[in-house]
This record gives sequence, C-alpha cells and structure tokens, in this order.
Amino acid sequence: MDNNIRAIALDVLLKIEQNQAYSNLQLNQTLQNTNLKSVDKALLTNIVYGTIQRKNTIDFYLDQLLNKPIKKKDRWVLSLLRLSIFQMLYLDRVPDHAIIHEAVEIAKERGNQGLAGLVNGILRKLQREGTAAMDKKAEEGIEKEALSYSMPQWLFDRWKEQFGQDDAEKMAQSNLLASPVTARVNTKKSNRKDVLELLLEEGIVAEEGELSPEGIIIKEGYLPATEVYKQGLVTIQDESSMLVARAVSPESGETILDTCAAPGGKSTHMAELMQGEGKVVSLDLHAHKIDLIKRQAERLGLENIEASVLDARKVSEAFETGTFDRVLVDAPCSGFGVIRKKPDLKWSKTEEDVTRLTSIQRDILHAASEMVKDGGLLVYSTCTVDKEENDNVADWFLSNHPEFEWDSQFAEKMPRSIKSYIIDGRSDLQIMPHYFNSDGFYIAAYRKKTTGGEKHA
Ligand SMILES: C[S@@+](CC[C@H](N)C(=O)[O-])C[C@H]1O[C@@H](n2cnc3c(N)ncnc32)[C@H](O)[C@@H]1O
Repeated sequence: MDNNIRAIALDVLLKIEQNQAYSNLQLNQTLQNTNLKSVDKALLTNIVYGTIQRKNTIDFYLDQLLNKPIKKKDRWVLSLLRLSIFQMLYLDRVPDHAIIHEAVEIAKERGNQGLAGLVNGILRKLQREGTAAMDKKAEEGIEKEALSYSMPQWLFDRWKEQFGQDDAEKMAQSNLLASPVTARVNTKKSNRKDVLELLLEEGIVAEEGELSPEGIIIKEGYLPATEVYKQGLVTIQDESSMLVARAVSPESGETILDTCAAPGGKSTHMAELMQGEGKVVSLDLHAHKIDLIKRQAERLGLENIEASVLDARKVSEAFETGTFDRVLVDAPCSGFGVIRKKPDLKWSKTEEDVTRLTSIQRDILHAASEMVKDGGLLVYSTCTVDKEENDNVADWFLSNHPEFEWDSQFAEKMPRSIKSYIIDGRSDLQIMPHYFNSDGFYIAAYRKKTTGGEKHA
C-alpha cells in the first residue's frame, strides 16, 4: 500500500510540473479519486506538499549527489528522487531502507534497470553520508536563508525588509510545517457543538477553532468523504479567512456585493451569517469558476447567492452607484500567506507579479467603492503578507477616497486574541501564519461617510 502512495505522489508531482497546475487543486482531485485510507491520504498530502515546499534545499543536495545530469527523457526520475529525499530527511515515519527499496522498485517498473541503479546509488549515498558536508557548503554560500527555509532568496529578503529578520524567519519556518485542516460550520443549518458530535460518529476527530466561532480543526480523518460534509454542514476554510466575512458583518435582509468571489468561500459564509435572508451578489472574472460558487451554494442549502461573470473593474456597467449595503473585495493576490497550502506559489511568483497585482487590486477597489451605499461598508482582503499588496493598497485607497474612513467598529468584530495586532486609529489587520498557525491574511475595513443621513451599516 505504501508503495502505491509513493507512486501516486510521483504522478501528482509530475502532473503539477507538466501542467503547471496548482498543487492543491491537483492533489485534491487525486485524493477524491482514490480509495486510500485517511491516514494514507494524509501521508500522500505530506509527501506532495513537503517535496514542493523543500524543493530548493532538496535540489541543492541533489546537485551534489548526482555525478552527471539526468537525461531529458528521464526527467521524471528527478521527481522520484526528490520525493524520496524529502521522506528520508524530513519524515520520521518510514525507515530509510524502505524508502530506498520502494523508490528503486518504482524506477524499475517505470524505467529500466539502469535508472533503478542510479536511484539506488544516490539514495544509498545520502543514507551513508548524510547531509553534514553539504550543509557546510550551504553555510558558506550567500543564499543561506534560501536553503535553510527552502524559498527564493529574493522573497526572504523582501520579508526581512518588510517585517525584520525575526518575523521573516518565523514565517519562513512556519511555512514549512503542514497546515492544519480547518472547516467552517454552516450556521444556517447547524451549530459547532452538534457538528463536532456528528463528525465523531463518523470517526472524524475535531475540535473547536480558536479564531472563529464557526471554526473547527480536524485532527484526524478525511472530511470531504463524510456525510456531514456532503449534507452541507461544513465548508473547508482556513480560520483567518473566516474573519473576512466577520469584518463585513452582513445582516439578514441586506444586499451584499462580493466582487472576486470564486470559489465562493466568503460568499457562502456571508450568506450563512445572513441566515439565507437578503442577497449576496457574487462576481468573478472567470466563467468556469462561477459554477464552483453555485455548486457550493447548492451543497450548503443557500438560496440567497446570485453568481455571475463580470470583471469587477467594470462593475459600474452592471449596477447603479451606491446599490450595496456592504461590498467585499477579496482581491487576486500573490498568495504568499497560503504557501503552506500552495507551495508552488513561492517558486512561480515574481516581484514583477506583485507589482502587476497591486495595480489590479487598486483598480478593483476603486471600482467596487462606487457600489457602496452612504454609511455602508467596504472590506478589502488578500491572502498575502506582502505590504505592497496590503497596507500600501489600503492606504492608497484611503488617501484617494476621502468619502471613506476606517471602520471604527472593526476591532469589535475581531476575536480578542487578535486585537493586539490592530494598530490604534486604523482598522486593518495583518495575520502572519506563525501567529495562530493559520493562513496569512490581510483585512482592511472602511465605512463610507454619510452625506447628512443617519449611519446605515
Ligand atoms: C482570492 S480569490 C477569491 C476567493 C474567494 N473570495 C473565496 O473566498 O472563495 C480571487 C478571485 O478573483 C478573481 N478575479 C481576478 N481578477 C478579477 C477581476 N478583474 N474581476 C473579478 N474577479 C477577478 C479570480 O478569478 C479569483 O477567483
């Protein structure tokens, strides 16, 4: 069975590489289509994410272990070596000799005796000699952090400049850890206590989350296979992401705009908080993603979501100015807060991408702000930790939109444990992954000033 897991892990890694697919999407698709036990699914997840997370460091070792480059047609062997080295160096669960044996069997089956010999030789050398000599070389190199934390040096340097050495190191370190699986209870259908009991009956060990009143943390078991999930009592979502809908704080009967809504995590959360009363208008640029929102809404039993395709920058072509009580801009971003779940992001995104994204973020925020009623609320959020995309965009907005002010009630809506991270006089929040073992998220909330009338939201 274990051999099977490694063969599947190899296929997932190759598909991610060949199709440039997002690791989480490719892996989830595979997890849904295999009948592995939940403990094996966890191991598969660990191997795939871990191998991508540590790619930099593993390749640094591989460079030194390989005597000559691997032929182009046999490039898949590199992925096999990477996932085997990841297990040998970073996973305690399986002894080295078993990892080597399985890798050699896969190389034999998929390649030939020569490749099996190559795999055997490299992995045995690593087993025999360890990494001490190679680590010494790394210490002498200039890209020290890139190798210790297995991330591009430019990104580490950027974090160091933005947050200081200590936070940059803590964040880089926490990104190498497995992310907890968390879910949101659908409060339109049930409550946290009942859901925890139902999950236990299905063999899923879970506990209450710390950050969100609807949050639960899955300790053991594969949630998507449960009846609780299928019946729409829960949605898989990170706890910091749940705080976004809290910042919007929609009320029953209101009309809400979610400008960048797919796959629907926050739209459905807001619709649940509204107890199905009122309306959430969910937009996304990509037609194929609208279906994802609709499917989630259906699974969760939410009838108050209207999803359609639209470029949020052109929202004024579809709606009258000041139509919505509250508007959420959960903007496209670099995703540097969710590296634990999408490790490929740290290898694929560049500094130029960050700059390009900030201009889209500004444009969407500007267009969306026109949709807010007097006295209404506008929330800007991202799943990144980059100041250029976060504080800078948020500050730019406020200085260019005097009709808005910080939402003075923002801190009250956030959990107590987080309040110390909110700076006095502002209503924004940067959550780093190492603060609460959650995704890195940024949230800023503004209120549109009233033009003489009473406060609305
Ligand atoms: C961070 S994701 C949104 C996640 C979503 N709010 C959730 O909670 O499930 C950003 C989304 O913005 C969409 N997007 C990108 N550019 C856009 C634009 N100009 N107008 C509308 N949506 C856009 C992307 O397709 C992507 O689905």
